[in-house]
Formats: sequence, structure tokens, C-alpha cells
Amino acid sequence: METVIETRGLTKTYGTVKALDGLDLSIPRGGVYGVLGPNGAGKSTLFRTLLGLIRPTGGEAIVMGGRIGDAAAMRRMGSMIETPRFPPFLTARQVLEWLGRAHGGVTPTDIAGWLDRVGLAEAADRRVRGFSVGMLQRLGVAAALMTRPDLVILDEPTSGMDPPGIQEMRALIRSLADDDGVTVILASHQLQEVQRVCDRVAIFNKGRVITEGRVSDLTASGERLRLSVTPLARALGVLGDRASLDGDAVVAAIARSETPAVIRALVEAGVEIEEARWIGADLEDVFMTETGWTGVQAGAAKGTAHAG
Ligand SMILES: Nc1ncnc2c1ncn2[C@@H]1O[C@H](COP(=O)(O)OP(=O)(O)OP(=O)(O)O)[C@@H](O)[C@H]1O
Repeated sequence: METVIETRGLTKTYGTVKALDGLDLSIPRGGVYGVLGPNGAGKSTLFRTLLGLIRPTGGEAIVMGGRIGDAAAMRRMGSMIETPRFPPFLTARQVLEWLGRAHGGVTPTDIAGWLDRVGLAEAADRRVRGFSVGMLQRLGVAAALMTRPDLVILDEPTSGMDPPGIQEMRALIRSLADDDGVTVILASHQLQEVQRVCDRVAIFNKGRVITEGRVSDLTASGERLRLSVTPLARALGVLGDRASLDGDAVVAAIARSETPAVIRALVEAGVEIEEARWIGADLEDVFMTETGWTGVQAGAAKGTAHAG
């Protein structure tokens, strides 16, 4: 597997806090890779370390084939870490011209193209002083991409965006990976968005990766069979502790290969089956299970944007 990031035992401590705790991570080239985890899990510390903004306490990382800080490797990367700040008296176009001059090789046509692609064409000649957080995020993404990097790291690219903006950002991120061949690494607390846009994810907790894999595999492992049946009590009796109630349906945690036997057992017990369908676990379920989140925390996080 060709990788864009390889870390071995990567560690960053702040006093007694281990922000990264001996992290081993391989991120393959291509596609969209999600970095998830509760507040303080170490996501931003990882990004800052990979970008050479902070020095690790221990371990090593290879980024785009070079060591952290390697100039050639860094030129192949773009990033947006937190809501970017730009000189307020410049227009969006002037911001990109200014950053483009510093990097070199960025034409006015490139800039116009990126402003259009991030949805800022109409605001291109407005001063950024009046920009909303969502507009600054869009401009930050354009700045990260206009140098045509092979790898882009985006920390919370949709924070502060309204639902249409989030949808546009999702489409842009997918097209970067699918049409431009850019590897995108993104951190987000919006798990439904992550599930829609990412190919693979790593779930962090306390500076370590606790789960890593393809989104389709992670969610498939939690698949369950949802049955609309009468009488409910008899179905529950047949299925035993593999079943739970979901409203007026029974949800059975069984393997797909067991389906015919389970259906037969229910029918033989006189249970009438009105509907049977497989439901997948969503990434939120996986996240809550892996990080040990429950109850109030989970309810508070469900479907809400992250502000911190
Ligand atoms: N400059 C710093 N000084 C001291 N502690 C820090 C510093 N930066 C991060 N930390 C600590 O390191 C841990 C990891 O923080 P980090 O910001 O990487 O987490 P995160 O996963 O990005 O969180 P969030 O989702 O809130 O952005 C936290 O305990 C944090 O308090």
C-alpha cells in the first residue's frame, strides 16, 4: 500500500498530558481519510506535528516520503488548520494573489477558478473583514488547494457553515479526491458528514488510534436485522438475548448467514413477519461504542456541529 503518512510511536507530551501517545498510523494515498475523536483526543496535535508546526516529543513520521519539515514534501501539501485569518483589508482575490505570490506558480486564472470552486466567485472582490466564519473557511480551502498539492489536511472544514455550505464542501472534497487525485485528510465532529464523504477513518482517543478502517467495513460490522412482527413477545422469546425492541419492531443482532434459520424459527413459532430488513450501524454508533460515550454526552453530540 502506498502511503502519504506513516507514523511510528509518534508522541507529543504537554507536561503530564500525552496529546499523542505512541501513535502508529498509516494513511494510504488516494481518497478521503477521516480523523475522528472527542475533544482533546489529539487530532489537531497530529496535524500540527505533521505540518512541522510543533515538534514531537518522540517517535517519527514520514510525510509524502520525507521527514517532518522536509521542504520538498511540504511543497506537495496544503492545509487548513482551524478557521484561517487573513489581513482584513484585502479582498478574497487579493488574499489568494498574495499567498500565491509567496508560493509561486499560481496564475490569476487559477485563482478565479478556485474562488468559483469554493463558492466565493460573487464575493471575490469583497474585503474579508466582513466575511462570515463559513466564508473564511471556504477561502482557507481555496488557499490550501490553489498550489495544487497532492495531499491536503483540513481541520474542521465545515465548522461554522450552514447546511447548503456543508453539502457544497462535501461535494468539493469528494471531487478533489475523485477528479483531481488529491488525498484529503480531514478532521470533523460531524459524523454524518464524515460517513458520507470519507473512504476510511481513524477514531482517536487520548492520543491513540482505537479503531481504523474502511467506513463500509466499520459500519457493516454493526449490521442488524429489523423485523416488524406480531406477536412481539413471542418473537423476543424465540430470539432470546440477541434481540432488542426498537419501537414496535424487533432488532436482531445476527449474522446474515443465519437469516433463513431465524426466519424459519420465527414462522414455526407462529410469529407473523410483516417486514424484515437489514439496517447498518452508522458511524455515530461506532464512534460512541469505541470511545465509550453514552447517554447525555451522546445526546448532546448527535447531529450538532462542533464549536470547540
Ligand atoms: N499548547 C498546548 N499546551 C498544553 N496542552 C495542549 C496544547 N495543545 C494541546 N494540548 C492538550 O493536548 C490534548 C490534545 O489536544 P488536541 O487539540 O490535539 O485535541 P483535538 O482532538 O484536536 O481536540 P478538539 O476536537 O477539541 O479540537 C488535550 O488534552 C489538550 O488540552
